[in-house]
Amino acid sequence: MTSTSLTLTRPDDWHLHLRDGAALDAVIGDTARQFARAIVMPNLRPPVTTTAQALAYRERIEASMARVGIDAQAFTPLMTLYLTDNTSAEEITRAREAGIAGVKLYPAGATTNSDAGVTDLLGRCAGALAEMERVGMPLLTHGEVTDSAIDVFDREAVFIDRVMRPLRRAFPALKVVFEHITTREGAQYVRDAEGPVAATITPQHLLYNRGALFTGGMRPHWYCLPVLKRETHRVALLEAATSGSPRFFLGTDSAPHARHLKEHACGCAGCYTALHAMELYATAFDKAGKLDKLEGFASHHGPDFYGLPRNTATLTLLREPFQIPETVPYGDSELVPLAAGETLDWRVKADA
Ligand SMILES: NC(=O)N[C@@H](CC(=O)O)C(=O)O
Ligand SMILES: [Zn+2]
Ligand SMILES: [Zn+2]
Repeated sequence: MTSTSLTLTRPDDWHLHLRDGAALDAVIGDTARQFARAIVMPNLRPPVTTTAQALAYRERIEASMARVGIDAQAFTPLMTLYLTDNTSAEEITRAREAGIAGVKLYPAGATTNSDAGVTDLLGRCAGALAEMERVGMPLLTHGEVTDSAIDVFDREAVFIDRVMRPLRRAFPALKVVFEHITTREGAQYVRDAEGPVAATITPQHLLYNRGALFTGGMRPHWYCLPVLKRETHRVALLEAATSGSPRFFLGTDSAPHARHLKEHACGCAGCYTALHAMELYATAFDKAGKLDKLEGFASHHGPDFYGLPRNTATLTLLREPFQIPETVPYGDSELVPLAAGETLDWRVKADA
């Protein structure tokens, strides 16, 4: 029997870009409609590198919520710091005391707004990493090397050998989230590694392979980093996400960029998925015949890894066609959501 509705513990998004200012006002409602909490990425310009900046950013998010009419009780932003070569152990101590949820590693130059990122992780950040390990502060990694000699499709696999393994040998008790994994190698590493390691997986990497970038022409709205991979990798990620392993959990990596900056000679990396995140994930899990595994992935494994309580509220999905809008407003511009115009099999039921 196929069910027509599915009620879950309210999910959280463990990897989200909310941006700032008018852009923040445009997107925050989409996330708050589905998720109780989200890990907010710190790659603003300039990046959020200190506890004081993260707390100020949280206030701007809360002010935005008030402006657009989101109840402060309904959604909690979990803040992160952007790790740099100069992040001190004292900054980590302050962050921990202030309730900052994680520290993000961007290898310098790896992705959108990452030029302030780390140039030599074990060389420059050992003090900060040791303090993170001591206080239980998770390190969230954009797991790609930036070496131009390494093919863009291989940068995640090479990161495992060049960065992840040495990092985890040096700091075996450090909690690490391998963000937005995109490969079989990433999934196998996280599944089998010893110690506190987990991974987030985006909806686009569960639903699409790299063919989506080129179907009928070059399609910039399918471009994100790490880039979509071969079908064999998509299958491995779907298997990991639906396996029931507590090491894999939901992180949309929703990364809004104005339409004209995506449809550009040098288009920005990032897919807008906050609008229809749970519709996308439910469609992916349903296609795999694993809807029963969605709640663990979306609502249980993340808080368990971060050491936070699970949510008590719920979210209901209905098996009804959901046509993804062609565009949504974004300040003075607009966004093209991932898979715009396509129809998904599930939609989120509006709150009563
Ligand atoms: N995922 C992306 O393609 N882009 C993200 C950055 C990131 O998560 O790497 C962004 O901030 O636009
Ligand atoms: Zn990233
Ligand atoms: Zn991201």
